[in-house]
Amino acid sequence: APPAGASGQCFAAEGPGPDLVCFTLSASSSGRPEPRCFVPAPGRCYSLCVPAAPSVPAARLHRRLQQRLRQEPFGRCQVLGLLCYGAQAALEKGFLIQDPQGGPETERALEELLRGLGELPPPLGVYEAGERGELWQCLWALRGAGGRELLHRARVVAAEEPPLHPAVPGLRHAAVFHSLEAARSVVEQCTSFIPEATAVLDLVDKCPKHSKKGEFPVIVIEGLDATGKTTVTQSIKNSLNALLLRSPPACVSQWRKTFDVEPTLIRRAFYALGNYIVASEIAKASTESPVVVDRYWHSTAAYAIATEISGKVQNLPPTHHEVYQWPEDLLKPDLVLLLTVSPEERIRRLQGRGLEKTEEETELEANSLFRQKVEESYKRMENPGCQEVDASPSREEVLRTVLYLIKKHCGSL
Ligand SMILES: Nc1ncnc2c1ncn2[C@@H]1O[C@H](COP(=O)(O)OP(=O)(O)O)[C@@H](O)[C@H]1O
Ligand SMILES: Nc1ccn([C@H]2C[C@H](O)[C@@H](COP(=O)(O)OP(=O)(O)O)O2)c(=O)n1
Repeated sequence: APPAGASGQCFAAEGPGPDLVCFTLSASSSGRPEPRCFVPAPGRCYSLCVPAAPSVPAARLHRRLQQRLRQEPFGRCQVLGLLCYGAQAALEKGFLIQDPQGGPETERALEELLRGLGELPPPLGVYEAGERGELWQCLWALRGAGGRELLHRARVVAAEEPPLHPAVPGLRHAAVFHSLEAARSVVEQCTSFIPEATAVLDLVDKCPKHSKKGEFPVIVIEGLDATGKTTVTQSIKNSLNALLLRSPPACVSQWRKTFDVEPTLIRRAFYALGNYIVASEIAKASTESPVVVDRYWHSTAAYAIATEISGKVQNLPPTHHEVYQWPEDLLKPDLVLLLTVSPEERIRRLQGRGLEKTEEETELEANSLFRQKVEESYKRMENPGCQEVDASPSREEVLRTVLYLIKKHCGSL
């Protein structure tokens, strides 16, 4: 069955055999606006897809294809993200490649790319015009000695814009982990090619399972970069004699660079495990003093959702969706405050600080849509939800507000 699907453009292919439904997703990273309607042009349009079901090999293959498609000779092509239901009715994820000039070079280069991948390359989708001007998608399996075999031919027809973004149903398995075990098993599959994965797992396994909070309050400060989390958490620490922790914790932060370049599945599993390690630190510390935490699970979930859901804010999973629920096996804080500032003030603060920006932060600036999606996801979090604090006033005033909210919520300290 076709998924509850995408906004932006989508098209469906019908043919002998099961229907094929494809959704092209906007190229959010380039900041280009979402095209409203897209029909693959015959003779100039191709697709490459891997299974969308979360698996470490498929995620890595997807990443490899993405990297190769950014290189020459594909510079002249428009490359869009693609989610589609393939011949076996299994959801697939990949790319739609449109060559504005046409000609055989792009198809040849794609074949070469696939042959260079080694065993079992994904099939090459080629769009062709039929006799009456209709559009077909042909899936070709590449064979030895330059040969290829037609696997499937399906007719492409326009489809209604579906009510839900097609990446929504898979979010809980591909990007937002709701249990230690789910995140752990992904990182475990990486030990053969990421040596640091073993070290992360060792740390996780040393932590007591199902850590319980002590009697002192635990306050989490969330927000986009440069909203003042470091400033506020430091001040809370001084004002309340609290212990300051952050997620990911210091013991794994040296491996962030390694995991940040891995596909979403692996990267988000790493951050998820970081939260479980911090949970055991919180459990211990909160028996002795108040604890303030700079970023925690809400950051992990909000950034993951905003990266996976392309296009506009309306594409986010609806409020009360399961992705916004706190994982049952993760220690819950008493209070979560979400710092928000206007986009202009945030950019002033980022520039004032002058630190090196992460790739994601550069994207944040280039793409205010992404920033809006992170913030909106934060606001939809539940159980515990995030209480919003306007962090635009002076440092002193923001601290006063924050201390007032802590006192109101957590009683005398
Ligand atoms: N209330 C405030 N008013 C003005 N500037 C602030 C305020 N809070 C923080 N800053 C400045 O903004 C920059 C980003 O703050 P920081 O605490 O590092 O944010 P984050 O930890 O959320 O990235 C820093 O240069 C900081 O000194
Ligand atoms: N608990 C956490 C903390 C950060 N992350 C991810 C989310 C974003 O991709 C980055 C943001 O972290 P970054 O270090 O840039 O943020 P700050 O500088 O602390 O504001 O890390 C996470 O997934 N889970």
